[in-house]
Amino acid sequence: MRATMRGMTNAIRTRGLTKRYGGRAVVDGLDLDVPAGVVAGLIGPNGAGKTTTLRMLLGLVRPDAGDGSVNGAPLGRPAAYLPWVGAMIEGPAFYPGLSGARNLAVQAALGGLDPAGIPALLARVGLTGDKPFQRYSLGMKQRLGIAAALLGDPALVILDEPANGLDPAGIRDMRGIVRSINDDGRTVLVSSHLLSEVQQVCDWLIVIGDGRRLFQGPTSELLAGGGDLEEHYLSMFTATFTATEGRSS
Ligand SMILES: Nc1ncnc2c1ncn2[C@@H]1O[C@H](COP(=O)(O)OP(=O)(O)OP(=O)(O)O)[C@@H](O)[C@H]1O
Repeated sequence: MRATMRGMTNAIRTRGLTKRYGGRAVVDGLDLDVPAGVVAGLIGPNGAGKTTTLRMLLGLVRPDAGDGSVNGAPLGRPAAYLPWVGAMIEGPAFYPGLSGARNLAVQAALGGLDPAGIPALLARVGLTGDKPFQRYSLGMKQRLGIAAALLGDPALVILDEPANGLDPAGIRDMRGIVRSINDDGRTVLVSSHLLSEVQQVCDWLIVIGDGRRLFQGPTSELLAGGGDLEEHYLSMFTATFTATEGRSS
């Protein structure tokens, strides 16, 4: 966690953020406050609304209600903040016949970004060689996705399940990469189902279920009474499901 967590504005703030599909609120009145400088973990069951929330923050999905800000600029004007946001969401897309370096060069050219830092970016995510993207392993694809997210030197980095499907060594490497991004002074918001990873890496937690916020705050606050994140997480959802069953019976 960076010193910027103390007394600075939020990197992300939302109030009443809502998205409905087919009349159902999949994100339902979400109030988020992610302090600048933290690694924030967004966790919740399948279908809880994590990706939809991230897509709204990135201007990819228009909220049906609510407002907020990203890096101090209004959520309703993504063009004002997206130059300072890097993201990897739902499987990065790259040209299959080009190497990682060439892919990043193309992205830099398209985005009007300086390509000078590309070799250093590839080194920091641990990508070497000039294999074409189509021959990359899943772990290599995720690494390249993160390098691409860092191309524009963003203040905020949003990663949707970056360790999904990786082997244990890949998961450990991803942990190091996320920490190093934060050590640079960047705020990171990462969604994940890997609770032990989240517990190790994230100093801020957001737990959502059915589109609603169940917890938000420092990881240390949730864990203060003892137990690990998995226990706390499962007990939140056991309580929710028991209440739901109680209502329907
Ligand atoms: N474009 C869409 N049209 C209709 N329904 C959608 C759309 N996008 C998402 N949904 C629905 O919204 C709900 C939340 O989806 P979302 O992908 O945000 O969940 P998630 O928490 O990211 O889940 P997972 O952990 O499985 O990735 C799901 O029920 C999903 O089917």
